[in-house]
Amino acid sequence: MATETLLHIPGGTRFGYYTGLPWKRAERSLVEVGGDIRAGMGLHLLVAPNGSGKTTLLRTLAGLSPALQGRVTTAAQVHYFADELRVDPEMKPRTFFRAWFTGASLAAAEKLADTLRLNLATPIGKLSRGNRQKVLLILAEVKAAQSETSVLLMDEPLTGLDAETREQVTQLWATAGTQTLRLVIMHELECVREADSLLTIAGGQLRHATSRSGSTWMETYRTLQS
Ligand SMILES: Nc1ncnc2c1ncn2[C@@H]1O[C@H](COP(=O)(O)OP(=O)(O)OP(=O)(O)O)[C@@H](O)[C@H]1O
Repeated sequence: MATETLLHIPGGTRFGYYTGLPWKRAERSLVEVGGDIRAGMGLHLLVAPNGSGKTTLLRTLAGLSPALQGRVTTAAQVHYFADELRVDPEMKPRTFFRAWFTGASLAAAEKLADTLRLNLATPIGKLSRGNRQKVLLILAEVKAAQSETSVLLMDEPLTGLDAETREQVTQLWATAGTQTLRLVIMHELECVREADSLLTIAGGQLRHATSRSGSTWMETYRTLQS
């Protein structure tokens, strides 16, 4: 059964940035889209070499930067999560979650923290990179669960996580019952078994595979890059 399109990137869209003074701006194009790209609920991987434009693309999908050409549409509440949590380093995860959530959502955040072995009482500035990532991941999951449908755009959320936690998180994404589109920038392709599609940037072109071309997503990635 085809799922409803939650993200549509029309053919002809270009992603990049502007340089120079406001009255003498020059475009720097990073990513071009050949044909229409549509994605529905599920897990979509964005995997591409360093510096190819993944973050620029994700920020544009989130509405934080303009597309150089074309217009992206999203049919749900969009939540963007950068690659680092930027908060007061003295704040503890418990206080952080209490600032965001109440009631059942707060209980869900605390339960997830327990599952992922995150200490809620350690100030965020004293947490390791991986443990700070857990705070972001929990925020993302509980935010997603609050809306009927949502689009989660996550920039390298698995960076710094140990193997067991990566496994738990990818399992959580595969089994979460929410109507959520997760578009996730990552480099750790070997830990993903189940995904709905893979996007990559090859030679400045956005390419999209909606099924695996081999037995793993890594093989699909290599095929799209070649
Ligand atoms: N506003 C900007 N001004 C100047 N350069 C920019 C701007 N935005 C992006 N760039 C450049 O565009 C290139 C792509 O950046 P981007 O962060 O999107 O790549 P990426 O694929 O996410 O990289 P990585 O995997 O290393 O995180 C980089 O060389 C970056 O410095």
